[in-house]
Amino acid sequence: MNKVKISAVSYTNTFPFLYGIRNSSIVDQIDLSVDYPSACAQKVISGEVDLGIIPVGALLDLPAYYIITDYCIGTLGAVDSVFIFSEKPIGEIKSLRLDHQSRSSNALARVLLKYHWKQDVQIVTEGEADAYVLIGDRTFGKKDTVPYVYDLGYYWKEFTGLPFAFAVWVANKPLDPTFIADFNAALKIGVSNPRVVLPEIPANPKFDFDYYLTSSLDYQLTTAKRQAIDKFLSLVKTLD
Ligand SMILES: C=C(O[C@@H]1C=C(C(=O)O)C=C[C@H]1O)C(=O)O
Repeated sequence: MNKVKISAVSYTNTFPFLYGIRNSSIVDQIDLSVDYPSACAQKVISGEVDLGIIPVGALLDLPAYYIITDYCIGTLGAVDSVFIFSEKPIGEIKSLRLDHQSRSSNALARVLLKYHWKQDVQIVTEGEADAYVLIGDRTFGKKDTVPYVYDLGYYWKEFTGLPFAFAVWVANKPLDPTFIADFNAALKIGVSNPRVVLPEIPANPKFDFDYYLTSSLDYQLTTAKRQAIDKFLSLVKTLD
């Protein structure tokens, strides 16, 4: 049987999924690569892989997509690894630099600026700006070092009352239902007890990985998170 080609996010938030995959027999049926989120999305969009955990902000670039598991990289509020960092209060920023590793948080920042903070801001992808989006492991320990810090999970909740799903497991083609069931079961092993990955994470005195994996992140792709994805994508479509 051909192996299913998979791209997974390389950040700590995905370690519980990888633990589940590596500790179940599904590992023999797949070719796994790890990439930053925008690269995961690109691999699924181009067809280089069959399946990936990809930013919801990239779903609109897929002609057809299949969200195949009960899990996501999500949050019920503050996520503690997706921020706008700024030298000024949000009401004073005139420009925002995006994070090239992100698709969801870049779009989420733009949605919140337009509809929640009602700010007209120049968006740049490189160079100087008043504020910038940063996601993933590069944010760990950084929030006490920057004057103004906006956790985008927290502000999405404030804006909509909803949780958020930053990334979901998406196939670009129909996959075998038995494989899907086995893959889902493998993921469940890790997310049922995310603390199992703590020993493989280098200590950082400025960041509580236990709290991050068990409380800031929420891996269940619930109905409310699916509503959040729908609402988010309808807002993203209105951005120019
Ligand atoms: C919580 C996070 O969620 C993520 C943010 C993503 C994005 O902005 O495109 C995509 C995947 C996730 O890694 C994070 O990276 O810190």
